[in-house]
Amino acid sequence: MTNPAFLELEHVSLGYETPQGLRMVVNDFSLQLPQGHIACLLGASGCGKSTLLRAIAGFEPLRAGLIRLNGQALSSPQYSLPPERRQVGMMFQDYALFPHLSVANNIAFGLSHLVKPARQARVAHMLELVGLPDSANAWPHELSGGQQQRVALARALAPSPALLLLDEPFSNLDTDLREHLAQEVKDILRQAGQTAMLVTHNQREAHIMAQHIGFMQPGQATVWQRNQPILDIG
Ligand SMILES: Nc1ncnc2c1ncn2[C@@H]1O[C@H](COP(=O)(O)OP(=O)(O)OP(=O)(O)O)[C@@H](O)[C@H]1O
Repeated sequence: MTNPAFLELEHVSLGYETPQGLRMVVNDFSLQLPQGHIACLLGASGCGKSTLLRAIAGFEPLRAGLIRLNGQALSSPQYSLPPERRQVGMMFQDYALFPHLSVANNIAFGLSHLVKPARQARVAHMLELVGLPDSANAWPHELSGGQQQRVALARALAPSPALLLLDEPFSNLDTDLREHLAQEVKDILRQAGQTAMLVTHNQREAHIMAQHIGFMQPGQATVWQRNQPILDIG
């Protein structure tokens, strides 16, 4: 049965130390995301979307609140599970492919725990999933921007993360391609039953991809639409 609270953020507050003291960026943010669902956060530049994703991935300390994934505590002000133990995958706009590695080796990067035949099989499966079955030996610079993003998606999904975070994954692409790719990526994520959280400025992209859409505003409660509410607003 689908877990209705697979990803849980309870009253999360985040801030940065500055020379003037602690500057709060996210205040009292809560959310419950069911397993296999895709949520999207929209919001003006600087309202804290990326900071929130980084906190879920384990790269920002919590000032208040709790983050849980599949019942396991990931972060609280007193505790932080190391990023590599969270089973959280990331696909970020500036999270480029390794230029000196083939497509197959890029995808295999997070699979060193597997023996070679299992690793190769997983890479082949991922290439099929993202529609690039013949590109294993290509170099990243030989691929188009859209193909490179698909390889980045394959790399992020290869270790079977419990949760995938996507931060402006298509922002380097032109409008037609980004909408096309957003649809494709959604289909791939749904097919894989992947729970995911996306951050974007682009409303169309949000509507294409997500079952749950939240509008984040600086210093104000986040308003959610579609399948609402998935979260308790602070
Ligand atoms: N390392 C940092 N130190 C201090 N302040 C930071 C740091 N990183 C981000 N900020 C500030 O925190 C606020 C939120 O930044 P964040 O990148 O989370 O916003 P965002 O909503 O993702 O913006 P964008 O859509 O432009 O990427 C901004 O005012 C930013 O300047």
